[in-house]
Amino acid sequence: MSGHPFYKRRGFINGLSRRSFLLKAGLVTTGILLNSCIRKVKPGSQYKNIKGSIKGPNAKAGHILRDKLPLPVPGSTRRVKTLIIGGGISGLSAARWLKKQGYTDFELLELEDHVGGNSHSRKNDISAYPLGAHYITIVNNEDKLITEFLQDCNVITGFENNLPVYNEYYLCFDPEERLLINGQWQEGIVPDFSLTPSDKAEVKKFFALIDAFKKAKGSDGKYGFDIPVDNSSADENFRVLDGITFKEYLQQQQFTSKYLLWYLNYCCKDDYGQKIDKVSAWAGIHYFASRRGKAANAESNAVLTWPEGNGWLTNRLSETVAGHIRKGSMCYNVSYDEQGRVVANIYNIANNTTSTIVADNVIMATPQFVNQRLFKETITRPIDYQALNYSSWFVANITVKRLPQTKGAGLCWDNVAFDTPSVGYVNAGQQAVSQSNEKKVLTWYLPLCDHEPRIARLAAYTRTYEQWMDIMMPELEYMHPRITDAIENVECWIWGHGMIYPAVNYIWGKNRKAAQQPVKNNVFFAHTDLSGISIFEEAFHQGVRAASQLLAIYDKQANT
Ligand SMILES: Cc1cc2nc3c(=O)[nH]c(=O)nc-3n(C[C@H](O)[C@H](O)[C@H](O)COP(=O)(O)OP(=O)(O)OC[C@H]3O[C@@H](n4cnc5c(N)ncnc54)[C@H](O)[C@@H]3O)c2cc1C
Repeated sequence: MSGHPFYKRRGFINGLSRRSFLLKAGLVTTGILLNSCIRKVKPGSQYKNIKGSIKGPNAKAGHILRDKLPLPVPGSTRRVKTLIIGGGISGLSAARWLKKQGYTDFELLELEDHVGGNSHSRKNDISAYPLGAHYITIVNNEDKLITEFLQDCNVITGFENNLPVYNEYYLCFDPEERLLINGQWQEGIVPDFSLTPSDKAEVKKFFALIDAFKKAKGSDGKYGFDIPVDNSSADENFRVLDGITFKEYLQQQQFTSKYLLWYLNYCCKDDYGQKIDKVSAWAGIHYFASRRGKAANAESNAVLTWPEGNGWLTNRLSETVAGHIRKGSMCYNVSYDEQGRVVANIYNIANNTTSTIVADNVIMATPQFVNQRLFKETITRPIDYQALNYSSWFVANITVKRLPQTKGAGLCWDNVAFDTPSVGYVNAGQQAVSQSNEKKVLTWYLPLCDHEPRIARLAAYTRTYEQWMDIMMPELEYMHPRITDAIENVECWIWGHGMIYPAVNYIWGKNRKAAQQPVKNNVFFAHTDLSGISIFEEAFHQGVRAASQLLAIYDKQANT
């Protein structure tokens, strides 16, 4: 192995000065968003027999919001008691919570023709597959709200000795994960094969440290690291870790093993889309120390997954509020009228028409960078929007006729190669009960973290299909020599603002707390960027928190 990440060898930015790149990107953002929805390959390309396209969240909508394109004048106005804007996990969770509390006078607007946001999925003839979020772990036993939801959708089927029994169909089937390292696939992702005793000792020391953090509680009696993050101890002994990067912390602890550091970079990329030098030490430790779930029939940290990834959870949540959802409805402006009611302007994407909704109150389940554009100067909040940082992701769903076999452990659900830019691929069909079909869909994840987020995002929007293949295929060929000939189709998906990442001082800083506060007691906020950690559990709790804030202010009896 060269030791150099593969895609540093090629790529769009190489050969372009930073200035000319930004100029080019500037031109592109006023023209198109993704380079896009079409498959561009040169006539003699080695990928010419591979079908596929580049897609992502609705490009037209992003274009309208960012570039302030002119829209038709609103043709109608209607009244709604409560409006939820955004149908990702947080918006759906807010809607479910309102309904569960007997509050039914609400409507949820989603700009896409599907709900789920980053937890959306698709399917082809071979399998369903995720486009973003693909798993959760068994939940912390104190987390009654998610436990109850998982019971409602039969993920938890009962209790034995006070421990939840998880549905065997949804616990990740064996074998779960493998790592290609020093020429061989080993079982598990923590590097082990051919490590020196001193590397192994460092790995052991790190996990001993994490065990201590898992048990540690602050002077307020709370765990130092918990899910949701807002349940974590505010003890300064833990909080201080938010003020330095994870990399600085690891240096202070004198961790130097390249294998351990690779693993920790991999974990941060996997959960935050960034490496150890970009996320806070508090967040880096939280990844490992916050999960303490115990089950009657599974190990701690066991994975729950579905062929469609968290798209399965999206479907269960949306079923609970089905009659309240309006898709293809993009909010493009939110302001107050003279009576202090909330006025939302809505663009119907399919009909190219606009309308106005006047609501008593609104839950914004949209990311803050979107809210900033929707509020313009009419709704002000004491937060610094620029201090919120989002990671971009490239996800490819690869349909293969067969998977060339290699030395060591066989195909697992999660398959990762040491010292490569991606975080590997998951086998979407792992949970299929019958494994008779040789054809598979592999979901390959690449966090775009080698450049500052804005540059990475603009580069992502301008790459062609062939350029993405040039980035991905060397790594896949390294994992599975001759795989190119076995590939039928590659569906590329770009998440420009895929997820918030917990930069230094974000989780415990003033900004995040301020962003959770309602405006004038009738505009509420729910999105994972208010947690700083983008996982299903946080989105779920952000939804419940915002809905509870609303219910605490408004008499829920008034509209039932
Ligand atoms: C590549 C990737 C992989 C991930 N993997 C995992 C994983 O394995 N497990 C996990 O737990 N989490 C994962 N996540 C994190 C995931 O983001 C969260 O779990 C969760 O789905 C976030 O939900 P949300 O509601 O906060 O945000 P979003 O998913 O961002 O939802 C916001 C919604 O608002 C809509 N919207 C935006 N603007 C408007 C507007 N103007 N009008 C109307 N609607 C609008 C959007 O279309 C979207 O549906 C992953 C994320 C990414 C990007």
